[in-house]
Amino acid sequence: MKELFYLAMIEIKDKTFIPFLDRKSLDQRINELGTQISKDFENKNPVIIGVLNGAFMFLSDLVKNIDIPTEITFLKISSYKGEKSTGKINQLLGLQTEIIERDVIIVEDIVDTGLSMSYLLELINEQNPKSISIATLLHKPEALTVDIKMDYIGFEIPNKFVVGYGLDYDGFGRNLPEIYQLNTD
Ligand SMILES: O=P(O)(O)OC[C@H]1O[C@H](OP(=O)(O)OP(=O)(O)O)[C@H](O)[C@@H]1O
Ligand SMILES: Nc1nc2[nH]cnc2c(=O)[nH]1
Repeated sequence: MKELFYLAMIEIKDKTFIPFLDRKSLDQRINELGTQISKDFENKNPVIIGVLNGAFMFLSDLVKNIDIPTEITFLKISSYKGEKSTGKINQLLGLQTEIIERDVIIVEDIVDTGLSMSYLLELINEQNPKSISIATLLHKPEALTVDIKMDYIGFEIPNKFVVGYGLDYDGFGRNLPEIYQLNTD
């Protein structure tokens, strides 16, 4: 007999969240993205830059689906307080890998207003890489305030705050294996 599991609404601090993207959808899409990246970067040995904190889970699953030689490194920025962007990006950990003349893939959990990605592009571009590509698990087209071309997008989602699978609300919820959306009802 086939067993069915239903995800329930959850509470984090003062807010409730409803199930939004389940494991099966995440695994399937991340597998597709990894396969595509492996094809596009064959013989290129790209440097993958994971953006902490939020991207740690996506990056970890994505690279397991990439079957070409890659280097993996991280940097850390932050701009959100609760569920709102402060608009001010802080760099908390710099890049430790040489990327001059290298093909770089930035891996993010989400591109929302685009302010963080725009900051990252400037920062990385200063180090003269050969190319920069962007892979983001989530993107909110309605929230984007700057012109950014994304190469690999997992899911385009509505303009509602989400948590889980690396994404936090006030520091909590990152460990949830699936993604939940703020309940606004
Ligand atoms: O497109 P934007 O509106 O700039 O939002 C996207 C950024 O917000 C989140 O980071 P956050 O600042 O919350 O830090 P975190 O990754 O440590 O959670 C996320 O990881 C992106 O970096
Ligand atoms: N947790 C979380 N962080 C974000 N950073 C930008 N948008 C979001 C979002 O919807 N959820």
